[in-house]
Amino acid sequence: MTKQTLSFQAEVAQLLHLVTHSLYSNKEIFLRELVSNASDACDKLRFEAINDNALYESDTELKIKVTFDTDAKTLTITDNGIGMSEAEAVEHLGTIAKSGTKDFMSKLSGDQKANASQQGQLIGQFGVGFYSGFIVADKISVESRRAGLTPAEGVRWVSGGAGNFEVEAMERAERGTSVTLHLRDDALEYASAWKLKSIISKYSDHISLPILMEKEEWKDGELINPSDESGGRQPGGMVKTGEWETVNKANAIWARAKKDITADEYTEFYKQISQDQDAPLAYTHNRVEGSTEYTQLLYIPGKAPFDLFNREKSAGVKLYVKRVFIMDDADNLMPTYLRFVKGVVDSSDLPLNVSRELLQESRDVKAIREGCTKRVLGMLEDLAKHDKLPAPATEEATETAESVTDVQTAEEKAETEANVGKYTKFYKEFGAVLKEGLGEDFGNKDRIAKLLRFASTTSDAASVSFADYKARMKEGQESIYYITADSLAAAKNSPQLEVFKKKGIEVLLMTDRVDEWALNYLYEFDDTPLQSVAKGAVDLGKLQDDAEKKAAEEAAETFKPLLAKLKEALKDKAEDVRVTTRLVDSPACLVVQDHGMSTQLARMLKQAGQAAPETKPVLEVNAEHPLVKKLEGSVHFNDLAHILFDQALLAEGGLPEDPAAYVKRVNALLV
Ligand SMILES: Nc1ncnc2c1ncn2[C@@H]1O[C@H](COP(=O)(O)OP(=O)(O)OP(=O)(O)O)[C@@H](O)[C@H]1O
Repeated sequence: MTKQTLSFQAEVAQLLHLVTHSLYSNKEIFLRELVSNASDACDKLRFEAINDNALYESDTELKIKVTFDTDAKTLTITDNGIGMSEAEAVEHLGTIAKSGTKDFMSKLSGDQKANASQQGQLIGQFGVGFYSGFIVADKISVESRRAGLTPAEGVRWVSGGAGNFEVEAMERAERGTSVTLHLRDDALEYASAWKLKSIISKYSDHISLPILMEKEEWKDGELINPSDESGGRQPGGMVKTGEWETVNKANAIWARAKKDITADEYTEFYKQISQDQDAPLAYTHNRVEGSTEYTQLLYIPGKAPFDLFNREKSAGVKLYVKRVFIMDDADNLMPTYLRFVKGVVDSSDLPLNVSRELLQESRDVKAIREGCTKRVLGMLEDLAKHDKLPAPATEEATETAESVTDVQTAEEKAETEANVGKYTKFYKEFGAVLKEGLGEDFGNKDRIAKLLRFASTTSDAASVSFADYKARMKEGQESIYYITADSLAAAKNSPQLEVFKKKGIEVLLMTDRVDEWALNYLYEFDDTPLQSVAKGAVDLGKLQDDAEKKAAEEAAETFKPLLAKLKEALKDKAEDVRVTTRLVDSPACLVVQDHGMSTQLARMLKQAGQAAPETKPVLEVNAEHPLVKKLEGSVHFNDLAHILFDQALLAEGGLPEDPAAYVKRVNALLV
C-alpha cells in the first residue's frame, strides 16, 4: 500500500488549532491522556478476548511502556492492547465521531464565542484525548496493529498537527499501539525519567495495568586519562540498564482500603475519569456486601457539564466486573436524574461478558442502581445538612439544661467549615436535574422533595426548602403555595400573588423549566398539600375572615349579569369568567382549572414544537378594580373585554393571539 495523505475532519483541525495555541496551562496532562488511551486499548482487548481468546496471541500480560530518547527528542507510549487497523486509524485519529464532542465543538465556536479561559474550562470538561499530544509535540507518529490481524496489516499514521495526516501500511510483529511524540523544543523536559515518573505517579497510579519504564542507574564518566585514577573524569550521567521497572502503583483505587487512600488520590482519580480539572464536591466509597456484592466509588462534580440537560447522555459511571473494565457510561447503574454522578461500580456478581441488553434485565444491576441512588441521595442530604454553620446557641437555650452541643475536635470543626456552602453550590449546578427525580423515582420521591430548594416571596435565592416553608406557614394556612413562571421577575410580579402579598403569605417561586412537570408528581409535602396559586379558584380557607368571604360572595352575586356578558364576549378565548379574591391591584388574571396544564407550560411546549392540549384558561376579574367597574354600561364593552383578557395574558408573559387587534383596540381607546 502506498502512502496516503488525508485531511483532518474540520472539527479536528479546529480542535488542534486550540490545543496548539496554548490553551493548556497544564501541559503535562498529555501523558495522562495517552496513558489512559493505552489503558483503554488494553481494557478493550481484554473485553473482546473474553469471547475470542486467540486475540491474545501469545502475549497475555497487558502493559504500557513509556520510553524516551534524549538525542532523538522523542517520547513513546506503547501498549499491547487492541491496536488499530488502517481504517480504524484513519477514522479514530482523523475524525471526531462522538456526538458529545461535536456539541462541544459547536459550543466552542458557536454564537457565545467563549473566551480563552472558558475555552480552557470547556476543553477541560471534555478532554482532548489523543490530540493533547500536540501540546508538547510538533509531530506525532503512531504505529499500530490490531489484535487478530496479520503482522503485514500494521499501520503507520503521521501528522504534524496542521491540516493533514499521512497513513501507510507497515509490517508490525507485535499487537497494539506505539505513539511517538517528537517533542517541541520547549517541551524537552519530558524526555527525562524523573519528570515522567513524577507525572505518572500523579495521574496514573490507579491505572490497573503496570506502566513500565526502563531502569536507569548512575554511571561515572570515563577517566580522562585511563592510566591515572586521580586524573579526573568526564561528567557522569544516568544510563539505561535494559531492565524494566513498574513505575505506577498499578492498583485500582476503589479496590484499596479507604484508610489507605488520601484525599488527593481520590481527587486525582476523579479528575482522571471525569476530565474535570477541578476537585469534586463530594465522594462516597463503599464496599456493599449482601445478596449483591459490589464496590462503588461515586463522585458529585462541582460543575455541571455543558450538556447536562441532554437526557440521552449516559451517566458517567464505569462498570467493572472483578476489576476487569466492562464499559464506560453504563446505563442502568444510575437513574437519569443522577446523570451528573461520575465514578466506578465494580461488581462481583455480573458475568464478564455482560452486554448492555443484559444490564437492562439484570436483577443485580437493579440492586446496584438502587444502592447507588441511595448512596448519592445520602451524600446530598449530608451536604444539605452541613450547608450552613450551625446557628450559635441562643441565650435562652444556653440557660436550659438541654442545650448540649457536640464538642467538636479541631479537625471536625474544620471539616464542618469546609462543607459550608457546598450544597448551595451543588444545587445551583444540578438542582434542576434533581427535580426530574420526582417524576422518575417514585420510591425516593420524599427524599428528593426534601432536597429541593426554591426562591420565594421572601428570598430571591433558591434557598427555601419545603420544610423551611412549612415552619413559616401562617396560623390557619393549609397549603404550600407556589407559582410557576418563565423568570423570577415574572413570578415575583405576577398578579396572582397580590392577595398573598397582602396577607403576608409566603409563595414559592418556581422558574426552572422542569418545575411544572416535576410538580405534577408531587401533591403534598409531609402531609401538607401543594397548591399552585395560578390553578383553580383561590381558596385561602381559614386565612380569609368572614367579612371577606361575605364580600366575595356578594360581589359574585351582583356581578352575575356582567360575568355572563363577559363570558359571551370572550367565549372563544376563556373557558369561564368569574370574580376573584386573589387580585388586589390588577383588574384581571388568567388561571387554569385545578388539574389543567398551566398556560406557561402549554406555551413552552408549543415553542418547543410539541403538542399541547388546547385548553382555554379561566379569566378572573377583580370586582373592585375601576376598569372592571367601568365595563358595566360601557359602549366599548366588547373591546374592553378583549383588552382585559389580552392584558391578563401579557401580565403572565404570554402574547395575545392577535397582537395587531389588541394594539388597534387599545389605540382606539387612547385617541
Ligand atoms: N493506544 C490506542 N490504542 C488503540 N486505539 C486508540 C489508542 N489511542 C487512541 N485510540 C483510538 O482513537 C480514538 C480517539 O482517541 P481520543 O483520545 O481522541 O478519544 P477517546 O479516548 O475516544 O475519548 P476521550 O479521550 O475524550 O475520552 C479512541 O477512541 C480509540 O478508538
